[in-house]
Amino acid sequence: MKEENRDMPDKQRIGILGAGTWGMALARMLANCDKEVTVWSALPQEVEQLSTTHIHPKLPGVDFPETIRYTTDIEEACTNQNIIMFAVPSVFVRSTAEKAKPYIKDNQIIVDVAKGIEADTFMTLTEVIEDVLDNDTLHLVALSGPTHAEEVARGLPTAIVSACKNLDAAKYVQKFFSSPFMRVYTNNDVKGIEICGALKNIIALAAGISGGLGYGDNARAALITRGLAEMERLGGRIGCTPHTFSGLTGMGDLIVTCTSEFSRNNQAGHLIGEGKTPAEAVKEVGMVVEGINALPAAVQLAETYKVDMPIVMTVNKIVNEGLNPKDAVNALLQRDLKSETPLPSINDVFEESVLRKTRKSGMKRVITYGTFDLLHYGHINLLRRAKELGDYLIVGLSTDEFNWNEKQKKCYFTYEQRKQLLESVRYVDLVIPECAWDQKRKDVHEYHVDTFVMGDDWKGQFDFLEEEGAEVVYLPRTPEISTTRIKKDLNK
Ligand SMILES: NC(=O)C1=CN([C@@H]2O[C@H](COP(=O)(O)OP(=O)(O)OC[C@H]3O[C@@H](n4cnc5c(N)ncnc54)[C@H](OP(=O)(O)O)[C@@H]3O)[C@@H](O)[C@H]2O)C=CC1
Ligand SMILES: O=C(CO)COP(=O)(O)O
Repeated sequence: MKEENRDMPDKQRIGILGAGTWGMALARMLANCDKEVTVWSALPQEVEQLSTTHIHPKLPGVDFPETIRYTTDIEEACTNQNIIMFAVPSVFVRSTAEKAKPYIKDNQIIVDVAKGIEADTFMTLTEVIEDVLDNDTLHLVALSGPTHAEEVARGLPTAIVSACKNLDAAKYVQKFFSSPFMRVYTNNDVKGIEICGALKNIIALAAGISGGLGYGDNARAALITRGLAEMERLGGRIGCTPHTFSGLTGMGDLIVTCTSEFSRNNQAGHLIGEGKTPAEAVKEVGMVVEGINALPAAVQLAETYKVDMPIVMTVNKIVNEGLNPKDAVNALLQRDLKSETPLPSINDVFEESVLRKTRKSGMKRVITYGTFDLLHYGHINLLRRAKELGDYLIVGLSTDEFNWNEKQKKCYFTYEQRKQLLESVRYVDLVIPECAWDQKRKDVHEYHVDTFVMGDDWKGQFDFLEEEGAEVVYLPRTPEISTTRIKKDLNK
C-alpha cells in the first residue's frame, strides 16, 4: 500500500461499526477533528436515541457533535469510507464482519478496537475479521492501548498504538487518529498487541476480585506484575515480540485496567470479590466485560502451549467453576515457592560458560552486526572470514523492532527465526540482539571484543570503536549477492 495513494479529499471518512462507549468516544474525537463519521449499530433504538438526543446513556455529561450520522444500514456505514472500524464487543466481531462482507472493497483499511480472543478458534479479532472477509488486499490494523472511553470522550490526554504488518497502513491510521489529545504510536507486532489487549482484561478481573475481598495496593501491584509475567510467557511461546509487553498495550493497558474506576473488568471483579455471582456482576456493570469472554481461549492457549498462568487459571476457577474467591487467593499464595527470575535456558548457560572460558584462555573474540534476513552465501562468506580473524564469533542480530523503527525495514523471517538460522552456522558462537545503534561501544566491553567486523559498505563508519580498544576491520562484500537482490529477482 502506498501512502500517497491514500491521500484523501478534504473530508476524511470513517464508518464505525458499534455504538458502545468506545466506538462513540472515538466517533466524538474524530468528528471534532473534522472527519466525516457514520456510526452503525445493530440496535434500532440505540440509533434512534443517539440521533435525537446526541447523548450516550453510558457517557453522561458528554455531548456528541450533530455532524455524526447514525444508521442501522451496514451498507451505508461501509460504503466509500477511508477506514472501517470495528467497535463491537469481541463476541459480535465475527457476525458483524459477516454482515459487512458484501460491502467491503479491495484495499480497504479496517481497524479493530475490540479486545479479545475468539473462544473456539483462538483467533485474535483482526484474525477473525480476516478469516470472514477472506480478501488478501485488505489492511487489518489493531488499534489498542490504555484508553478508557470515559476519558477519551472528555478529551483527556491518551496514547494508543496502531499495529499492522503493513507499515504504510499503520502510519495511515496513526495520522488519521492523531488529535490534539491523542498520541498514536505504530507497531508491527499485531499478534502481541492483540494478545495483550485480551489478557490484561483477565488480570484486571483478578485485581478487582482482590479489591472486592478487601485486599490492598500491595496485592494489586503483585497481580499487575505477575500478571504481566504470565502475559509475556504466553506471548513469547506463540511468537510475539517481548518488547510489546512492556509497551502501551501491555504494561500500559494493564496498569490502567487494573487501577481505573472506569474499568468494566475491574468493576466486575470487585463485585465478584464482594460475593456476587459472575452473572450478577456483569449485569450490574451493564457493559461488556471482555475478561470473562477471553477466559476460555486463554485457558486453552495456556494448556496447549504448556505455559504456567496461575492467575488466569485462578480467575477461570472463580468465574467458571464457582470457586470461592477467598479460597482461590489462598491457593494462589500457597503454591510452590519460586524464583522471580526465569531459569536460564540451556543455551544461555552454555554460552555463559563458553564466554567465561574464552575470557580465561585469552581467545580472540570477534563481533559483527546485521539483519541476516534470507540467509545466503554472501552472509556465510562474511561470517567465515570474520571467524577467521579470531576464535569466537559473536553476531549482533538486529531485532524486528530495531529494523522497523530505525530502518523502516520489514524482515521476511522474524528475529527468532533469523537467530535460529545463524546459530546453526558453524562459524557463529553466540547471537545477541542488536536493539539500538549506540549499543556497540557497550558490547565491545561487555563481550570483551578484540575485533569489530563489518562489510565494506560501512567503511569508516565504526572507526570510533578503536577508542574502546577494538580493532576495526571492514571486509569486502561478495559482490553479486544480497538480500535486496534476492527479493528483487523473485519479484520479477
Ligand atoms: N470502553 C472502553 O473504554 C474501551 C473498550 N474497548 C473495547 O471495545 C469493545 C467494545 O466495548 P464498549 O464500547 O466498551 O462496549 P459497550 O458495552 O459500551 O457497548 C457494546 C455495544 O455493542 C452493542 N451490541 C449489542 N448487541 C450487539 C450485536 N448483536 N451486534 C453488535 N453490537 C451489539 C451494545 O448494545 P447494548 O448496550 O444495547 O447491548 C452496545 O452498544 C470491547 O471489546 C472493549 O474491550 C477498547 C478500549 C477502550
Ligand atoms: O480496554 C480498556 C481500557 O484500555 C477498557 O477496559 P474495560 O473493558 O475493563 O473497561
